[in-house]
Amino acid sequence: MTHKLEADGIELSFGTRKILKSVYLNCETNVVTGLLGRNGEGKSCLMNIIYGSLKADIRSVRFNGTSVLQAFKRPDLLTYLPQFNFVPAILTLKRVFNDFELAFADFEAAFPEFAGRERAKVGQLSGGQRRLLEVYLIIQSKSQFSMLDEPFSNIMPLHIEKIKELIQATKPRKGFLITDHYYQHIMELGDRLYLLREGQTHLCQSRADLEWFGYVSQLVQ
Ligand SMILES: Nc1ncnc2c1ncn2[C@@H]1O[C@H](COP(=O)(O)OP(=O)(O)OP(=O)(O)O)[C@@H](O)[C@H]1O
Repeated sequence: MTHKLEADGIELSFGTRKILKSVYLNCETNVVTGLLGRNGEGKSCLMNIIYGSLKADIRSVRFNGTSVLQAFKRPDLLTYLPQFNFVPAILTLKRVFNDFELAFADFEAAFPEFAGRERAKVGQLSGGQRRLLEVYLIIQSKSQFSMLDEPFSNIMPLHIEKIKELIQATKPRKGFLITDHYYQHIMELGDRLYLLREGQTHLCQSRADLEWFGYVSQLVQ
């Protein structure tokens, strides 16, 4: 069964500054939806609004047609990788995998550098390792949809490729909404691509569209 996550009519302002004017997004299971946009366009705010952790002036967020105001209370529907570290440093990896109902052995198999580190605390990992752990947890989490805010930041190239493989492998059972400034990875992964510009989402088909909107520079022939 295909599940749908729709956000529309979203408006957000901070004081007199209008950030989001009329945003529309459509995500589905078995689809990777990419969200691109310049710094400060409102991508993280949009994800927080969908998650229910940021109040918008106007919002409509629906899962299979039903409005959900506080998706953060529904990990069966939606999980969210924010830009900041969200797993407490004090927890052991064993505890974290238990909480997410995931097998540490699968993580070890995918990333052998974590082999035998089940009893280590999250705070003992390097910055990149900690980020990798969090990216993995959200990708593999048992939700219908996952939003990933900059999953490739602070991750080494070899692991970026692995993460992309994991997303592709998980895609048949969930929908992804991903934003990252490594737009080439987003274009490669994304089945559907939105550009957020001046408070509105624009469906883009190709790099030429991104050039037209001024998100990337034109390639010199
Ligand atoms: N609590 C707040 N109060 C006032 N302005 C805010 C607040 N939170 C975010 N903003 C502003 O809203 C705009 C959108 O921020 P947001 O973090 O969503 O951008 P972004 O597209 O995710 O940027 P980046 O690509 O740099 O992560 C920015 O101009 C930011 O300064």
